[in-house]
Amino acid sequence: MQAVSPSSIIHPSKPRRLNHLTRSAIRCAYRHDSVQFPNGVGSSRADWQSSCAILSSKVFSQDQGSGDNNSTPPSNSDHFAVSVNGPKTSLDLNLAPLDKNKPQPPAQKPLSITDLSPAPLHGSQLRVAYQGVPGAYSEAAASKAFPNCEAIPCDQFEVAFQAVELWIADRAVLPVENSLGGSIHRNYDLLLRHRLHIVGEVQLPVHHCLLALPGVRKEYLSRVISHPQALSQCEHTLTKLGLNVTREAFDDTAGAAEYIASNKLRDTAAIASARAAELYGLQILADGIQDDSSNVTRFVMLAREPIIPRIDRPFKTSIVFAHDEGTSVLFKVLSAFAFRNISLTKIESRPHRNRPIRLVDDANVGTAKHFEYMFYVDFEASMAEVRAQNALAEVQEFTSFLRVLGSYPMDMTPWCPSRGDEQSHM
Ligand SMILES: O=C(O)C(=O)C[C@]1(C(=O)O)C=C[C@@H](O)C=C1
Repeated sequence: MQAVSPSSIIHPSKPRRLNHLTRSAIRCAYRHDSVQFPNGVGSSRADWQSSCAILSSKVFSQDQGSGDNNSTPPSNSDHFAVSVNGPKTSLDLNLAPLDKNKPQPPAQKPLSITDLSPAPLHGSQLRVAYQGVPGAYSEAAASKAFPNCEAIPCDQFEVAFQAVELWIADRAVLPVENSLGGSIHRNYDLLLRHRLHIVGEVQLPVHHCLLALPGVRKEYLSRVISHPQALSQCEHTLTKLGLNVTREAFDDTAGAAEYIASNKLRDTAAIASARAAELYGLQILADGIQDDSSNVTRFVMLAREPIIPRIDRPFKTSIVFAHDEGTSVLFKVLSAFAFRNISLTKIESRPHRNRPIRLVDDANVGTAKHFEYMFYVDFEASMAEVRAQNALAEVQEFTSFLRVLGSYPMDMTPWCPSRGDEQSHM
């Protein structure tokens, strides 16, 4: 049976809201028992997509909670890609091209769940969804990843995924890890729930500023608001600055700046970018307040279609896997890469969504409760390389579920720290 790319199903000319018949048809299309790479993945897009789809087959049955052939209606908790599409509303994205030199109007409202009407606006510019409002680091990452793109603000990570799935955006750029704050777990979970492909990565030096209304002094502050990642990246510096403030989480850094400006809060400062200060008319009270001057956030670029992996430049591949018998498989999986001299750049574990706990009864001593995980691994090789194909074929033997999230060029841009690589608190 010909494997079907999930993205070919979510197409503007076809109904976007999946009913359960559609879901069962997709499930049949995905039913493959094993993955083999006898002669490599192949060079055509069709070959590569087939391979991705085959590797995806097990997550599909896992998403559905069973491996049976019956079509089961989605449950309320089922976050299948397009089933959470909100009511049809008229959508006015009021989009302006991202131009770093030109201040964007602060009034640009991020997309919310209810804005996700399946009526994409089509233009020639690449539309790139990001989480946050103009001035957010994610917006800067979108423009670094896709210069001259039309950046589409979204109020949640999940909305950015859906914007791509519903053809409102062509790509999404989302943070997955920061050198100080660690992984952005929400996006790891969403990568598994949705069917987008990682087509690239971009590493953005993150240079934080403390922003307040003009005329406000540090001594007046009783509160600092920002994205939790930004708060954690500046934790020690905030303490060193001697501020007597509470710290409060906000959806995104630039949104925190906008909130202060629109509510004229004189007792509150935001941690955000210098661009956010410019956009929302705030002054910079302290500059370069991240705890480490080489603070970097890694973002992934997501698309409906995978890219064809190549070998003419450094590639990275991201996979996620699980095994029915818990962590015992981890060593075997990692050794499949080690034996082939493939370096791993990242390992992340997340709770297994369908089966977070495994009970093991021992009549003599009681019941052990083992936590179950999904493992995410990034490795430095392209899926066009035979050693990577062989490693995955071996991993497939040890795992009950394996999905390739993407094989994509590594961000090899020379280290170019943000303005204040040398810290410059005022
Ligand atoms: O709030 C923003 O400006 C974002 O783009 C989000 C985000 C994140 O999620 O980690 C991105 C980069 C920085 O690490 C801080 C926050």
